[in-house]
Amino acid sequence: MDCLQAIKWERPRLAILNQLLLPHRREYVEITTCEQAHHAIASMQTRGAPAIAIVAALGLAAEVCGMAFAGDAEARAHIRQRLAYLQTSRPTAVNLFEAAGRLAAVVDAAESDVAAAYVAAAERMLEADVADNRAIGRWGSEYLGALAGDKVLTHCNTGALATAGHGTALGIVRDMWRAGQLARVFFTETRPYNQGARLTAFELACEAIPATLVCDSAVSALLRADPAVKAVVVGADRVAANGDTANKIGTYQLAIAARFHGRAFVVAAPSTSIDLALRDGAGITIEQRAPDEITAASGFTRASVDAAAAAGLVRETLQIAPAGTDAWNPSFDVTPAALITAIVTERGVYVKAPGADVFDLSVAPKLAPA
Ligand SMILES: CSC[C@H]1O[C@H](OP(=O)(O)O)[C@H](O)[C@@H]1O
Repeated sequence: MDCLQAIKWERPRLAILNQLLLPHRREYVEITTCEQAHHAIASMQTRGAPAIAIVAALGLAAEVCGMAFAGDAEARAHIRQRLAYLQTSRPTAVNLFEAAGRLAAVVDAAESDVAAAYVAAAERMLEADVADNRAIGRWGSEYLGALAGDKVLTHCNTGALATAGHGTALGIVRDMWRAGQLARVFFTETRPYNQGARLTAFELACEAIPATLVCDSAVSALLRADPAVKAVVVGADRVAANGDTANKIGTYQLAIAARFHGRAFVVAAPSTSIDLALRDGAGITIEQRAPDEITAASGFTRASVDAAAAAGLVRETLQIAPAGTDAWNPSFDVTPAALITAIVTERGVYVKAPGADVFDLSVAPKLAPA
């Protein structure tokens, strides 16, 4: 669906949907340089672990398409230097770092026309991500369907706006809905950036999937009130080798709530989100973002803005907490593997050995294609 295409690539042109303006306005931003790609990622015009990697890779491809190199050595040096620069945009999602390593290996291995080899490899990331997400959707809907899950809850935005298309956790929701398995999906607002209230609401409305928005603070009450919410399904930014998972802030407490209420807690992520170099989640860098993302309103209602405008108080309405209020704003948290029921990847579904508190993601998933 075009309304959900976060990334548009027609060599050599890259355009991204500016997600800071959603759902109020759909506007594409053209990216022609690595500086523009870096800004788009760091400012969260584009966001989502797979999308960050793809926009970085294609931003460099757009830049390279506009350059004339003296030779392959110059092209190789430029590409490696720019990949290093792009990796400074956001620290937590591993996909960007994994992609940069793979793309650097491509240019190192290219014996001629290094720039063209890089562009082709960056382009392949688009199709590969959609294929991964469709496989995750199939595996996840099959796994969650077995739980007789007629309602699920999801957090943040893990759909077409966070990837090259279809999505990870929200891709599972899409497939469950299309298979007739799902009566309703609950989704959290996901303060402070409001990925849920702004982006997931936009995606689910676009496909007319029955959905209900809840405050982040209402999830425990919802799970107690509605036993039909059989599972919580979320995305991931970085999964350590033992299954500890970094994801949007608030995920950890959803896992605690799911465990307390005896519901499945399922992580959905492509293999490119798994960091086997990390033994556990203790080593995951958690991005700290600006306090004013919390102290100011990022999503406001027309009624509140109209009332504020009439009273000449727009700034005050948009400024929730008093100016200068200190705020702690980690953008992610780490959910221990012990609280995770299953990890759904494009290769299949990982579950823990009986009695184990951790996964072994270094091997093929237990529930994998025959
Ligand atoms: C499909 S990965 C989506 C993942 O990324 C989000 O973080 P952000 O919006 O800050 O990039 C969130 O952690 C999602 O689970």
